[in-house]
Amino acid sequence: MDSVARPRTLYEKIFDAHVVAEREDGTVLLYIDRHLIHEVTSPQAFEGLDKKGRSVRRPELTLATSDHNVPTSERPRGVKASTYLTREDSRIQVQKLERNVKRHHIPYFGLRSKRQGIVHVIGPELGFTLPGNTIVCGDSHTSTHGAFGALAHGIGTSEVEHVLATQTLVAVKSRNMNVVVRGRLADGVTSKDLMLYIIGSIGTAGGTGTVIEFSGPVIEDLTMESRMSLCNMSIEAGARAGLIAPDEETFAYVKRREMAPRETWDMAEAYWKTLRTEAGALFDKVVEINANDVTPTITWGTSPEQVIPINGVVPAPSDFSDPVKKESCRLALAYMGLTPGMKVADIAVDKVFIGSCTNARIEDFRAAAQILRGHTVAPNVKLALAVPGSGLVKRAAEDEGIDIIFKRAGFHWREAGCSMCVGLNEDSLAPTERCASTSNRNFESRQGTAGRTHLVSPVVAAATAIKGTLAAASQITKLAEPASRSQHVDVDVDVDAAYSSDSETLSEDSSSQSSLISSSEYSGTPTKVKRVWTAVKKPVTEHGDSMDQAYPGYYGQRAGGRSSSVSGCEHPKQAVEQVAQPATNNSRFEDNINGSVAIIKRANIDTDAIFPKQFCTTTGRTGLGHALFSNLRYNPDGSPRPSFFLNRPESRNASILLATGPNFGCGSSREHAVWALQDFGFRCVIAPSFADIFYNNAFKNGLLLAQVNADVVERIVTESNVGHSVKINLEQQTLQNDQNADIGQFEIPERRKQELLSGIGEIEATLAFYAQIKLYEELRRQMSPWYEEGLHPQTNVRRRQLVTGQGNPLVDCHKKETLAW
Ligand SMILES: CC(C)[C@H](C(=O)O)[C@@H](O)C(=O)O
Ligand code: SF4
Repeated sequence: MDSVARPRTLYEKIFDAHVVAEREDGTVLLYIDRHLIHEVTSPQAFEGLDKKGRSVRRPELTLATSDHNVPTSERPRGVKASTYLTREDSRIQVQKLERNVKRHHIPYFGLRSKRQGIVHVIGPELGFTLPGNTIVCGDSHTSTHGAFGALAHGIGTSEVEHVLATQTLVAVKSRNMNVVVRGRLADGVTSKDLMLYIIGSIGTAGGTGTVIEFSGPVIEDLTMESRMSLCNMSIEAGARAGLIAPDEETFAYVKRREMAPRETWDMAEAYWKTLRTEAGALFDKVVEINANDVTPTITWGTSPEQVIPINGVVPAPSDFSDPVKKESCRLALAYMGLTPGMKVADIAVDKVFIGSCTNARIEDFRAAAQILRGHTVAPNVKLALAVPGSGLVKRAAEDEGIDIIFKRAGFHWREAGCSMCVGLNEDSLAPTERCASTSNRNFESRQGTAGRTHLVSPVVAAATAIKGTLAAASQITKLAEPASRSQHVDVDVDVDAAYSSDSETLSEDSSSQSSLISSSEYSGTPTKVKRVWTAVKKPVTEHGDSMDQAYPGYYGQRAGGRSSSVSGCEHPKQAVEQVAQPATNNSRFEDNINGSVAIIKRANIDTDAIFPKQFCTTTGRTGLGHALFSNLRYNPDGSPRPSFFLNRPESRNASILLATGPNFGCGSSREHAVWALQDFGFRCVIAPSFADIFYNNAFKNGLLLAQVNADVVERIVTESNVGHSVKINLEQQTLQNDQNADIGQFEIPERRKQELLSGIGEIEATLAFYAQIKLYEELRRQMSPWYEEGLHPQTNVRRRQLVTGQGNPLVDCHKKETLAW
């Protein structure tokens, strides 16, 4: 087969090794090794399972934690969600998760667990994340785990349900992108600065439809934690996943982790060493970055691509030639309360936040502590908040005395959680408050309604807290000697201690690869990125679906009784008879659409804008139309803003939404955005391009996304202006006005079209592959036993007896840590 014979990229290798069933059209059933869940995106998935009377197929392959909603205030011993979470909707969401994991026997690190924390911090630190894994989570920053050479990406709630029920996902191969970083990062320039610089260079849609492999000498030199910060923000570059080939650094990090394989370690490591892009493998897109050009970098606007060096000045709309970027600049300046030409160094902040799945690991706190030591937070900074990414990070920092440095400086030192990254708990910005934040999203109202966010590295956050204005570490006099590496206590737990008792003993590890930040001068201005474009292998849509072939539909063929095969080059190939059962046809899209168009003239419309975060605490999926664009649609007093497009009379009965700018639906994976659009009455969204996860979520719910070029956008605007409605013919992929005059064509992958037209229930269809999934699991257990060594009940029993005489932390977490529900 072609995909086996030619040299392959790292992404292709991992993808191929997880194919349970493959169709000629390229759609596959992909096996999922690891599934992470949290309270926000799982309730509707469990409800879906319950409605159908389904169980969780492999509970031990899922790991749950509560992170988004949880308060970060002190947690008393024996803390209970019922009293600790004072906000009712947040409490209900966490309690639902607690009930669901208990009913389905899913390992859960809840409020009482020392291992509780942000889902993307705890997965790697526990060794749940392994190289070569496929990892998914109902959360867009699942890309973080790609730092280990795992294929990790965010999914929507419908897919969470699919994974719970089947341990697989329906997938098509994405395109391959390579970001090669050469040169050298200057002292004080972190992987966060590098990633902001990359996003500024390629744009927030630069990676759409691709999986980015980061490579080159600079990447190889990064510690695992820095690699995680980098891969974390792949989603902000538009890519669903980021990847770094595993190496000695990776193995050293993984080996010490609680759930990492032990008995099968050597086999595992030998296999992981093969996980590299082969010489001659083709990338669809290659971008070269010179690390020498990267200085401490911050965002000035409301999109992660609106970046500027810390020693720069705020841009003006006239600095951009692209009209979309010009307009985005105008809107962002108004929102951020900035004027063109203003020096970054003159921008005063009200709050500083060091936390989030991007930068709340031990190295981040060490780096910030190096700057903070001996200093105090500037008087104009109303709140400086330090929120460790996990209980283990917090504990390790406290053992090193880092908390003391933070507290002495005037920071609040908190319990683990997402906190002010998204402000779903009590930690948020008041309207117009400005924050230097180590998080990953500077969208409007992300950290609090009308709050203003500047994304920064932990080093810049610390320097800013001291100065009171956005500042580089070089502007702060360093008052203390850096701590020596041997002083550092790593976050990994001594396995014997962890298994044998409730002891919280942390093991010392002198090989810890912490990066100590020096306060030397940073300078330099980013120059243009050199782009090298290689041949595109085959025409694909932005979302990786093949556009060039008749695409009869994966399940359409399957229901017709055609056989398929188990494939994946690291696994024995074996033809397997299809278990042919008719899929339930719960048709979702019977007619073509004929309706009026509501028009929003913006680019990069993120799902935080479509469905603001404060509504994410819902556990339902219906009746959400009221939340649609609510931050833009209503004034703070609840009255409608007449100028907002949804409040105009012509939008009232619109069933079609046109976004004139590209990258609609970027950001968070919240499927709520789709549910809200549908509840409002939209049946189709038309835009020049869509973000990947949103694209998937929409089709799972029967919302048509029509991709059109700029001319068609123009024509729809003209037709709407003269009062015409638009007719959409899905079969023909055409748009007409109500006089039957052609407006143009739209793009949709054949597979998506068939999905809409047939309305086949995906989980039913996948469950018909039961035998193949089972066979795949058996083969995998034989060929790659390390993936389940720390998880498989039998191995756990053995390890329990051999090592400690106690239970597996995952199995026991219900007993030890969350029993008091
Ligand atoms: C709640 C969740 C769906 C969301 C995500 O997908 O990213 C959140 O983590 C965020 O950062 O906005
Ligand atoms: S981006 Fe923020 S809200 Fe989302 S998972 Fe990370 S820390 Fe949590």
